[in-house]
Amino acid sequence: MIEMRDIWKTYPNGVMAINGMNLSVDKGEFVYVVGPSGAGKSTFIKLIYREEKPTKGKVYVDKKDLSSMKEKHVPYLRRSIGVVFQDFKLLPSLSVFENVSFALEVIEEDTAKIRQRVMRTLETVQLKNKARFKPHELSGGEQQRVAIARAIVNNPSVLIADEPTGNLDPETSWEIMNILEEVNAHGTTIVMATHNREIVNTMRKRVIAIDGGRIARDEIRGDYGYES
Ligand SMILES: Nc1ncnc2c1ncn2[C@@H]1O[C@H](COP(=O)(O)OP(=O)(O)OP(=O)(O)O)[C@@H](O)[C@H]1O
Repeated sequence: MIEMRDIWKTYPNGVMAINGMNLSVDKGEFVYVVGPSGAGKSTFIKLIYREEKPTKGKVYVDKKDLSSMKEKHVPYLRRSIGVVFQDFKLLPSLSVFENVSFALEVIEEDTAKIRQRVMRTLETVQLKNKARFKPHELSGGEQQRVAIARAIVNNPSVLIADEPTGNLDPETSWEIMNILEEVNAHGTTIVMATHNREIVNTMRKRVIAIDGGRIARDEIRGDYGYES
């Protein structure tokens, strides 16, 4: 599903963020990416959804070669990879419904079908009753649930999350994790960068620890590990 072959990433300012990484993630896996601040976690995540390109090496997602993908094909890729961020990144002037439908890939679907699909997705994140609300009328946890709905509305094969619980209290963080577990149970591969020790140590999924731009540890039922 996701494959990295001898990946190196040096930013234009000379910072070497990823230093020779090899990795393979299978369909349906749930992977936590942990590591100290500045270790390269966000860079790693950005390479998977082609926000950044590697300086050297190959990244494949769903057998597509991201390293040589033309810029004009990137929007299509983004429909098969859902992305969730720490700061939600919702469009403030649009309603919950519009934030989700805006992301929907529309191919000859009528309005009723679009509505049905968006509402079904909002049901998954338990926000059907707030479809008309604007983001500023929602709690942080609700906003993140809208962001998840937006990320999954196209049925992506991969969901990438960069610190999705970073702005949320512990209880709300667990609500988000339950939703991500459900999305994963329906077959979506999930890669999630996090600093949340409690979540990683409770869920016991695959853990990839990054340090100094390299994979320091890759365990099937791993824990958070290092002190931070
Ligand atoms: N756009 C950029 N230009 C130049 N250097 C960058 C850029 N983005 C990140 N870096 C540098 O690359 C290194 C890795 O950063 P990255 O954001 O991937 O780490 P991280 O593990 O996600 O950190 P954190 O946990 O603090 O978010 C750092 O030294 C950072 O300063």
